[in-house]
Amino acid sequence: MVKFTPESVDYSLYLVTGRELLPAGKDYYESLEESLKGGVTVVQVREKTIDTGEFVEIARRTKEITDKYGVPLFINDRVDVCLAVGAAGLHVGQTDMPVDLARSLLPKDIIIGISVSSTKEAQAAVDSGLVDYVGIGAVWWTGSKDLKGKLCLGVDGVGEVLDVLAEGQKVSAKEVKSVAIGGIHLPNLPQLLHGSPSPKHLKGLDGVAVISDIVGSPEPENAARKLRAVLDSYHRARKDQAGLHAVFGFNLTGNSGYSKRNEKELLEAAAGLIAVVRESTPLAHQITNIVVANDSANATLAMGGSPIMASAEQEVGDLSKVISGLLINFGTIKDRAGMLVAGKAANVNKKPIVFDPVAVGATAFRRQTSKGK
Ligand SMILES: Cc1ncc(COP(=O)(O)OP(=O)(O)O)c(N)n1
Ligand SMILES: Cc1ncsc1CCOP(=O)(O)O
Repeated sequence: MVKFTPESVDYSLYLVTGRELLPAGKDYYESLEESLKGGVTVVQVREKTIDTGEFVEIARRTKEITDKYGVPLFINDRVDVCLAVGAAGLHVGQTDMPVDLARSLLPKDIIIGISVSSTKEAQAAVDSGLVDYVGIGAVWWTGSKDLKGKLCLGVDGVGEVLDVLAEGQKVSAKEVKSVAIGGIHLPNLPQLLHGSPSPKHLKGLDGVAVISDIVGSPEPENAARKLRAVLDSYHRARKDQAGLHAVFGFNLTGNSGYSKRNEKELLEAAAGLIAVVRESTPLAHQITNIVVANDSANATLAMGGSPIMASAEQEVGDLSKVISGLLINFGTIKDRAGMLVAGKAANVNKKPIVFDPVAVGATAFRRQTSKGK
């Protein structure tokens, strides 16, 4: 049996169970095993209404399956169930058993996570020195938990919590890991991953926790695989990069920061991402040059995306709220005002931007426009 430590856990795709959300006729254990095949890396058993005996039995059978896949099992709220089944970790909320008490009752190698929904709660978690990871949320509205009127954090709120963790890391030997939770689905995952790195420290999430996106799917393996493709592409870019915000770039030696991938790996990664595009039909806003605009729109459609080629400064700010990402291509700078408004709005709305500064060194006008002036 694998022994998990806070450092060895891969938090990237954290599944929280929710038997009440299974599609009609879908068996819980079957769904769980399929989601593990799709690339889930942590499983938390969350049961809110059943008796202790049934909870223990479900957790025990769940652990048989997670053990088979070398994935750690966490238990929501219940120290007794965690002990009874020999789970790797416990997750508690702000109003559950206090972390110091849970720590005193559990073996010292048990991983403990706590939910945080504000910078204050995150600071308390860091200060306690007892917590291995935090569940940050809810990011967005969710039907899987009663949020009791609490406001959702949004992508910016997640970033502020990540800054608190980064500050804590400077003064403590213990790194508190992080997953975001609440309303996370394939179409909004890139926005969360790329938009949340903290404003001051550029600290990113270690993973995302989901219930309905996987449990509610008739094909949980497929659902998990698609989330995995986006997560892998994001984590790989961050790992390979010196500059954490950039997806494409060069390291200090001027060489590409990417480690080499063989043909098979590249094809698999590309196929995974194309499947994601087909599934999530991203709205790709493009202000591009007149030579390629028509081809780019058709290529976007052929890939399964949805192009919008709007460039009027009067509307691109509004559009920014609903798009999945923005391309600005400088080939023919006809729509300078629209480019500037769209670029700034995409930053405010935390939408990923691809900027193609064609021939930026050729004229003063291009250089100045590239600086947003
Ligand atoms: C990873 C993760 N993050 C947050 C939660 C929410 O936990 P809690 O605040 O205890 O609420 P309930 O799940 O008990 O309703 C979680 N379970 N997992
Ligand atoms: C348990 C929990 N805690 C904060 S939001 C949430 C529910 C997340 O479920 P979903 O992924 O279906 O939005």
